[in-house]
Amino acid sequence: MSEDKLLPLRQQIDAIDAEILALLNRRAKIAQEVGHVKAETNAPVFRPEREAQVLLKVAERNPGPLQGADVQTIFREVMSACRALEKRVTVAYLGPAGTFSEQAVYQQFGHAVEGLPCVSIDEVFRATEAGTADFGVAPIENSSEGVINRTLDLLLQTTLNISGEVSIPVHHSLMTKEGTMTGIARICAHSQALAQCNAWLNQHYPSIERQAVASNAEAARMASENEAVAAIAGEMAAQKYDLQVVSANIQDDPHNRTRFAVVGRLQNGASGKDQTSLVLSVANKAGAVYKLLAPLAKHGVSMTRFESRPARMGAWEYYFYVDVEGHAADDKVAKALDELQQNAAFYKLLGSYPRSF
Ligand SMILES: O=C(O)C(=O)C[C@]1(C(=O)O)C=C[C@@H](O)C=C1
Repeated sequence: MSEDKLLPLRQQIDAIDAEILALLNRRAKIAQEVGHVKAETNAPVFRPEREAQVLLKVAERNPGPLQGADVQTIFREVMSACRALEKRVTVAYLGPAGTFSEQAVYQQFGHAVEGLPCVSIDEVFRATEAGTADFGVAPIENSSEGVINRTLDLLLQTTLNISGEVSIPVHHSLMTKEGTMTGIARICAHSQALAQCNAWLNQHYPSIERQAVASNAEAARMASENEAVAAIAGEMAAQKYDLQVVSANIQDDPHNRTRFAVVGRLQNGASGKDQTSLVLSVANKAGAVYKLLAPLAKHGVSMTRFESRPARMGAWEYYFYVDVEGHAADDKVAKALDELQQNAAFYKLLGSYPRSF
């Protein structure tokens, strides 16, 4: 009988689990000590650069057979639980619960956090600026639909820094209460999700009415209360609202991803694998942008992103959102930014933070 063979293997697993448990609690006790040291100096509990270093190290050292990314997921949760012994950080995000924004919070902070769902991106920034939340998580860009303008505008105005970046795959599913499309009169989702599934919907359900609602989670909630409504949302929402998936992965682009910015009052130290975000503007003259960015090339700093956004009220034509490799305190980045600032009519450093992985 296979049970006879399983018993000794399970006994080994039990013994190893006991060792893991003891080690986890040893780690947790040290984290508590770290917490006491930090409390004496009022130092920040969440240190993204240190967490990034720990996660990079475990992936490097990982002998297998566990996958590097899976080991990182485990250690992210271990650090999250240890951090919660020091202080449970509160993170504001674009709610309601069950959205991809909530998933982004867990991806960055692990599950031992206090999520604070907010009704708008403005509210995420406001709650974080007011100190109601320690950090905020706001969507910044979707790979199919482009930038989230409101977040870019708020980054321009805020006193907060970017202290992290999260990129998550966005897989949409069509879901209903009964798991069938029979009797469905409306398909509801956030306008972004409807746009991201447009071709698929045209092909499969061209004659069913589509309705844009405040969020995918709201669509899922509506579907849970109305048998004539189907929702497009992530699997997390299906679980939360007890819905059945009719079709999974219906987004037109299989590689659809959304990038989120983590904002807070923290100024990160360097992790060794960082990125720096800034906003710039120059007078509207021929060759001005080229000249503006010249110090990056001069000091060998790579630009990883360049986004322009019309300046609606200012004295300048465009704001440029620029990401460069490295930390603002790195020698060559510091020199490049210093020169760049002299060329710019407007300059705002948004923050340096570990690159997402
Ligand atoms: O090293 C620290 O500063 C800690 O507080 C420990 C720890 C960890 O569990 O490894 C926990 C929280 C911080 O965000 C970083 C790391």
